[in-house]
Amino acid sequence: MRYESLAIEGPRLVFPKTYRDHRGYFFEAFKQGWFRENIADVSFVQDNQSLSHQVGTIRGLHYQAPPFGQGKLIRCLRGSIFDVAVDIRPDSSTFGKWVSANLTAAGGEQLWIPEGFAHGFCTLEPDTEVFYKVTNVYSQTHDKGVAFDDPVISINWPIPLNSAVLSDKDRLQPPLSSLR
Ligand SMILES: Cc1cn([C@H]2C[C@H](O)[C@@H](COP(=O)(O)OP(=O)(O)O[C@H]3O[C@H](C)C(=O)[C@H](O)[C@H]3O)O2)c(=O)[nH]c1=O
Repeated sequence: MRYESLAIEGPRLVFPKTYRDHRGYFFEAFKQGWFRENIADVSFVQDNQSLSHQVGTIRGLHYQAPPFGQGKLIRCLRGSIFDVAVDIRPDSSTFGKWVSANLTAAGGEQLWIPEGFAHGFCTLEPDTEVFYKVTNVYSQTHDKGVAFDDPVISINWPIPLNSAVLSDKDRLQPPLSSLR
């Protein structure tokens, strides 16, 4: 297993060591000791999974407010996504800046997003399934969001914004400016 840093301090792209043979493949998807030593000294308390039927489904940008902030370790079980993390730490020199990575079931790539970032993704294939570990439990009252199409953030989503498949909630998320 290895990792790469991204343009913003914090998020990391993790690559499993994949063993392939005539039957298929095997890889260790997560190892607590390696993760603590190389990525972040955190514990995961909840696993989430979602299925999105249509290409161009955008979920996000979401985060949980303190004290229910969540770190997230995201990967694709089926299909692929354009995954995005937006720095929303009020005192950060990269506030409002974003990083992205394409996560694919075929490649097994994982994106680590620490607390202090909003997370969102756009599906790139039909029936894409996303699995992610989180470092805090769900709290509906602390579940917050930022507009995926905020021009101040200006994410280069891989689809025309007016074609995005969205939840009613994500059509109405507030702008980044509401966080300051
Ligand atoms: C996140 C979550 C949701 N729910 C319930 C609440 C709703 O009744 C239902 C669907 O939730 P939502 O529409 O917020 O699901 P997504 O749009 O996939 O949101 C997620 O997608 C983005 C990309 C994220 O990073 C967040 O983890 C999460 O917000 O599941 C739960 O019961 N537990 C949970 O941990």
